[in-house]
Amino acid sequence: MAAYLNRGMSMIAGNGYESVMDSNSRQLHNVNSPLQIFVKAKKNINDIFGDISDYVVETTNFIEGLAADSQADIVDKAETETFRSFVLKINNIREVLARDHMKVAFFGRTSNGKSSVINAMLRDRILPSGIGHTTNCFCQVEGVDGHDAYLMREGSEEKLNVTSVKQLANALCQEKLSESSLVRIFWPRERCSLLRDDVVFVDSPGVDVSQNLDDWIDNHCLNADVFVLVLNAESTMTLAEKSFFHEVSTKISKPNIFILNNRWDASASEPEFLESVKAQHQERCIDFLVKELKVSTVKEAEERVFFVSARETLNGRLQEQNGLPAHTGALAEGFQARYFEFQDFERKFEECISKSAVKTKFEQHSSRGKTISNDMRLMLDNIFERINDLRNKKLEQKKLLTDRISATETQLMVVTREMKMKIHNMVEEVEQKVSKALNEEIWRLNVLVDEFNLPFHTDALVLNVYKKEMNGYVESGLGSNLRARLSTALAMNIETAQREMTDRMTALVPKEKLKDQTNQIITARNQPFEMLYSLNCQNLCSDFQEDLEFRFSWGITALIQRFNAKKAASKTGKSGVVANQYRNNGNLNKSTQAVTPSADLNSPISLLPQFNGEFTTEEQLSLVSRIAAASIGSQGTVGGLVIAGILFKTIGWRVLFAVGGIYFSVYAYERLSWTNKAKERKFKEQYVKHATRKLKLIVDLTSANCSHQVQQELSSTFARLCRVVDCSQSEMNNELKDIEASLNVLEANQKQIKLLRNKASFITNKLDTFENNYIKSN
Ligand SMILES: Nc1nc2c(ncn2[C@@H]2O[C@H](COP(=O)(O)OP(=O)(O)OP(=O)(O)O)[C@@H](O)[C@H]2O)c(=O)[nH]1
Repeated sequence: MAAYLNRGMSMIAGNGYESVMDSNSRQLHNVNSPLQIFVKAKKNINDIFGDISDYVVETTNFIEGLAADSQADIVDKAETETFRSFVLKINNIREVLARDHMKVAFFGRTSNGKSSVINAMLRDRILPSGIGHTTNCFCQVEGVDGHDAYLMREGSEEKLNVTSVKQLANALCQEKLSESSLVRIFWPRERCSLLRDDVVFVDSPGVDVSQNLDDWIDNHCLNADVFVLVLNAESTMTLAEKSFFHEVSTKISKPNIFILNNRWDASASEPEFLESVKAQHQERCIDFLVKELKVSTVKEAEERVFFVSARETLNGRLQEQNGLPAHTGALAEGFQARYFEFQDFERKFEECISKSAVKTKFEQHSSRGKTISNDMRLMLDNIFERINDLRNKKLEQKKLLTDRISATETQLMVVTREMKMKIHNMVEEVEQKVSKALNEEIWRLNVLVDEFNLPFHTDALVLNVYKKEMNGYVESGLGSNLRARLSTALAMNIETAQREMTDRMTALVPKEKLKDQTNQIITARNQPFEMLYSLNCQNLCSDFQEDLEFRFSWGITALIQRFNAKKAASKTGKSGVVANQYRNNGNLNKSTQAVTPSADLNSPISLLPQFNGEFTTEEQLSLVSRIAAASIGSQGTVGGLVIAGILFKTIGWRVLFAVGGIYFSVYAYERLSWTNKAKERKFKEQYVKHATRKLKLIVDLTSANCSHQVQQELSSTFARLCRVVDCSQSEMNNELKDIEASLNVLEANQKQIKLLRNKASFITNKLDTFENNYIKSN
């Protein structure tokens, strides 16, 4: 108590009026005001929540992007909704933040001077004050940008013009508002530093005139940072005032309550009781705060009880605004002390309300901001882990696929090499088999020709038809014989080779991709493979010329022919060279295209012995031959006589006649045996000889042609299989590209999540710093 009394006196003795003026200056310029703690804290937390808002929107957009990526399936709907709810929550906090201010509510009995205290603090007659029950509803004074003041009634957006305190008072009186209702008075911030610093003042009707104290507390007190109990220093604290604050302290934990013993100027008229009355009020007030309400310690309570005169303070301040000293005019004794005590109250009030509002309002926001930031970081952690799992799976898939592609390439090379070798071997084998079979068939050609039984006649026209039929018969006969000998085994070999080829190649294709393609690959043709033997006897034997003239086998011409036949045999070497040339040409062409033998045999090489000039070499001829030749050359007459004469002389006429008789008999026999049947036999014999010779020429060509067909068949099957493997490889490569693209996206997402997590940590740190600077330091 003594300390309190000394406080006021020492302040007055120390700085006096100068201190008052300094304080005014501080108020006007708002420099170093304790309210700046709230102002700075509000700006700081607003900036932080601006960052949080950007962060939450960025994160939510990112999460929505992830959710939209249907293939990844990383984020579910509920998570997206949660992120969206964060955006709403932050927006709500920002809205509340924008409305956050320091709120002080004034309570007390009617006419204690509540309105006067507010006016004194605001340095203007904003609120109506007067004798009796003036304030009939709650009046909230708050700052507004701009130059114009206005008021708004509760539940209405209509701005009512307020040009003066009198008009305002009149307006309130005329409206006859309910005592719990609120009238908001918007006063230009530029006209009052407290309003500029976001302090909102709430005036109330007298606590003694209302029964709705609970409603008051619920509607107007719960968000108040400071309560000011305005007492009339001329009387003691009433039960109504005490009851109200008892109610307040049950609903609000440790409310900040200041007690102003107003109208202290009235005590100046009785100076002898001044100190004792003041001490009595002081004690009662401290007891009320400490013992009854239990909202502060004694030390704190001593700093919360003041003895002031609102009316004097307001008048003094208005004088100052007019350029006059505050004490101008008729003032009661002790004005300076009361004026200073009012300022002291204001300073302590500002410190209290600033710290309290920062704590009660921003601590909650900061805590919610940190919770949201932490929740988001946890959710991002979960999503990061899910992406990591997915990424590991994709990496595993990539590795398997890469290994598979590489193994397939290696295997394909091996299988291709082996299959080429197999096709080569098979082609050679087929060539040998066909060659062997065809040679055997040619060797047995006479059997085939003998079985041809079309009626034979030497008539040129009939013979021509006979030859054509014979050619056709031989061609189809040889063909069917070859087919019977080779086709079944060949078809089986080819199918086996194709099956093996397919098995080897399809092993390189993943089973799931293979489906039912295997059979389609092999059965590209509807019919099983069948070899075509292009013998074309029609063309091959088109140059066949039969010789059906009767020739006595012991006649001179026949003997000469027999002799020349031997010679012709020695000439086959020459014709063989030609044939070999033909064969070689055929071999050269076989790998590119099947060659039709008839095309090259239209001008067959004549292998028949040449009579003209071949036997004219004299040392090769015997004497008889020379004579016979001479006899042929002279139409047989002279030659015959010469030979007869020589023989007559040499062996005698009897022997000669006997031999002649036998010779003639043989001649007669042969002549008589030269029937149509004999001619047919002779024809067939000549045909077999001719066809054998011609067919032998095309053995290599035909076998090459057949092997080529086999090569074509197997190569095309292999090519089809290669295409299947190629398709599978290209599918696998595409799959690999897809996986790599997914991995890139996942890695980019992880990178972004890391960034967002860091941002969340950064925001949490900012809020921690904010709490350290503004909340924990209080
Ligand atoms: N002498 C003196 N009179 C004062 C002081 N403060 C206020 N008054 C007067 O007391 C009367 C009531 O003041 P108000 O400010 O209207 O009191 P109030 O508590 O707001 O009253 P209601 O609005 O009716 O609840 C007015 O006539 C003021 O001039 C003061 O410090 N000293």
